[in-house]
Amino acid sequence: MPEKVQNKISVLAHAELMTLLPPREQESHKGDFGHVLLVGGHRGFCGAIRLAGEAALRVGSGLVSIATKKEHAASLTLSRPELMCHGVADQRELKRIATACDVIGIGPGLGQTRWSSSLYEAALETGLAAVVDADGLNLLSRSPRKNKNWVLTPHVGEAARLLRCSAADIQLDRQAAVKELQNEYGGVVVLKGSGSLVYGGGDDIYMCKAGNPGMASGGMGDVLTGVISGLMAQGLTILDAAKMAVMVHAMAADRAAQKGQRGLLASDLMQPIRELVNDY
Ligand SMILES: NC(=O)C1=CN([C@@H]2O[C@H](COP(=O)(O)OP(=O)(O)OC[C@H]3O[C@@H](n4cnc5c(N)ncnc54)[C@H](O)[C@@H]3O)[C@@H](O)[C@H]2O)[C@@H](O)CC1
Ligand SMILES: Nc1ncnc2c1ncn2[C@@H]1O[C@H](COP(=O)(O)OP(=O)(O)O)[C@@H](O)[C@H]1O
Repeated sequence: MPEKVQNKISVLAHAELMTLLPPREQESHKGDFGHVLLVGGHRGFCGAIRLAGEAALRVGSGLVSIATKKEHAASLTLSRPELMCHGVADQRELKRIATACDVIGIGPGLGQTRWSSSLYEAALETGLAAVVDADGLNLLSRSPRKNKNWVLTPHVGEAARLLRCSAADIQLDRQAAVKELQNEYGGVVVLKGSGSLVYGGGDDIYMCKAGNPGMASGGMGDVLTGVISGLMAQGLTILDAAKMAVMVHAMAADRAAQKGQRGLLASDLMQPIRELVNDY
């Protein structure tokens, strides 16, 4: 039986990561802080893309656009007017919006229909630095490919689909799983769950010791996608953005859970996320 390889585990620390976000210059304008485009929100799932969008704004992205189903654009705009929401029917419409953007996040509530896969393909064809989550990962598992300029954020179920094994197999050796995912798909991989792991190749696997089981509720992962995208838009490398996002997201959940883990909502993380990226 092969010997289990010992990896170097670095525990993520908020204070250290905050050096990546220097104070804003007095003369700054929104164009200095990047433009995120988030793609998703199929019927029944438009909350997912709404959560990702607000999270990208709350970490300080200058502009955030949403590409979603036509019937969702107006209600999303009403619920968060700072988001620029576009009803998008096809690849041409998506690519036109993407020309103004710096980073693309694909997957929250995207679904797995023909509409979903066509927008997923178009999003990757833009060549923008990307975050791929949720149904984006399910589409990736159907047609595996490698890219050095993306962050993949699987939960254990998605990781199992990507590696063609069971969720139990992933949990048996999470460090081996995150390395295998990165090796097969490239870029940076965040293996979510208690003790989330971040790996971008090389010797170090980063571990997040913050977070709590209150986070086991729908929409939490969608918020993480927005946080990573928003930090990438502000110029962080994909590895730094993933490390910082995982830490801020989990610490925000710990702050929000001070009144109890049960009943914690993904939306409850927005204000603590804002505090943490401002070092409060
Ligand atoms: N408000 C909304 O609109 C929401 C939309 N969502 C969207 O719903 C779609 C489906 O996503 P789901 O993640 O629910 O569906 P999946 O089928 O990908 O994942 C759910 C299953 O994954 C497995 N799993 C997940 N974490 C695990 C763990 N830590 N250990 C073991 N097994 C684990 C479990 O079997 C679980 O039932 C996505 O597009 C997603 O973005 C969800 O994010 C929930 C909220
Ligand atoms: N028990 C836990 N301890 C720490 N973090 C957790 C726990 N359960 C869930 N999380 C975190 O919450 C998020 C859940 O993401 P995900 O499963 O994709 O949710 P959704 O698809 O509903 O948005 C991940 O960031 C994960 O690390």
